[in-house]
Amino acid sequence: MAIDCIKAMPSIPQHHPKEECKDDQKPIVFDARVLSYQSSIPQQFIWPDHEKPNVNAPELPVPLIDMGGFLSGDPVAAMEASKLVGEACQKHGFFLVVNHGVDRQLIADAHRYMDNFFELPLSEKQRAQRKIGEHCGYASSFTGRFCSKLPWKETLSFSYSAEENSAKLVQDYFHKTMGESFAELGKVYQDYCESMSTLSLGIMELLGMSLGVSKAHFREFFEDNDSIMRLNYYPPCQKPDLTLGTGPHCDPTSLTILHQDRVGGLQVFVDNEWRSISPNFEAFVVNIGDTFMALCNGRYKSCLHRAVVNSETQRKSLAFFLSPKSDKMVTPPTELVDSCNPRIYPDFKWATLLEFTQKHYRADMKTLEMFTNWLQQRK
Ligand SMILES: C=C1C[C@]23C[C@H]1CC[C@H]2[C@]1(C)CCC[C@@](C)(C(=O)O)[C@H]1[C@@H]3C(=O)O
Ligand SMILES: O=C(O)CCC(=O)C(=O)O
Ligand SMILES: [Fe+2]
Repeated sequence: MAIDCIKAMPSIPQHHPKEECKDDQKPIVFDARVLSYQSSIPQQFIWPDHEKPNVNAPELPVPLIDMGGFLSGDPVAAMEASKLVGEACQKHGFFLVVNHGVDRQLIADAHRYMDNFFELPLSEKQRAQRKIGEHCGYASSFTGRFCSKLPWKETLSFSYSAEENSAKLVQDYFHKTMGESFAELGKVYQDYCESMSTLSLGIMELLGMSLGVSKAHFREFFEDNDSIMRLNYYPPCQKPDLTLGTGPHCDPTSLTILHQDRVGGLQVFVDNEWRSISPNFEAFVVNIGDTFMALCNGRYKSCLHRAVVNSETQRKSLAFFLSPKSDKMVTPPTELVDSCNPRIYPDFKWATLLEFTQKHYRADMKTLEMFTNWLQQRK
């Protein structure tokens, strides 16, 4: 059984405020061009022994769920797909989807434009620099946010809104921050996010069916989602056994649709050991996050995962983090609460959990528990 994010916790102290960096740990700027070739790894990027990776973790066989029949409206195929989704979510919260309806050329363009962006000189990328406390923008190495256990990655995150009358938020973001020459890149990611939102709503139907809730319940909850798109770029690292591309965590969001390139590096903690999820360019990796765990009253668990790096080549992943409209109350449907299944988490708004991860707490394997403590302390 996967180590789910709640049971995995040691006895939890009250939530710790964000770690403050000591004066002598002045933030360094993470320039991939430079650090990738250095064999001496700055101390801030070296993880403690108990968290150092096994870069050759055994592969986890994950079900490949064919969505073709479901997407073409076949009710029998829909039932079969929702059964497979439910089984995977009972086991470890991860599954792969194929015949997902996302245009192959769009995926290829999204990867190609990632190369274009991350290969820019650092000064160019810093035109989209993420601001403290905000989740959008370019971040290299997170030196401004954390002072130890820094992830070996650069990221570019931006918001997507599925709301009917919302403008082309993604396209406008790139035009505003990077200028006219990024119009085509902005269009590709606008189209990519729209296809991710459509795929997410289909998966929400399957999740609703697998939980014995109406097909429409979760779909309607996320119809006007306010989601986060994140591009992860992991430069090569000369000591991949000392560092982590992304540290162990459960996604605080609702559903993650991840596209890995062909390099591989995603690992999931299942049955008390780290297992790798092999890359499959035809598939998306899907996992539920903390907010969906609260929405389904803990029936399915948000699962612990991380990303390792390698010394040979860079690795890229595109993660679409489905999230509800910020002011919507996250509360489970009545069908999932009864005397045998009492409420596990308090009602909350996604905006509050997002603020907690951006300003007060580094998302890890116990975010939801620490968030619950923090909410109660605020009362
Ligand atoms: C709401 C979010 C916070 C993070 C990006 C999205 C969903 C995943 C979160 C994250 C990746 C979990 C691991 C730690 C983190 C700091 C990171 O490595 O990037 C998290 C993201 C974040 O806070 O920026
Ligand atoms: O890059 C990966 O494979 C995983 C990234 C991840 O878990 C995240 O960004 O939340
Ligand atoms: Fe994640």
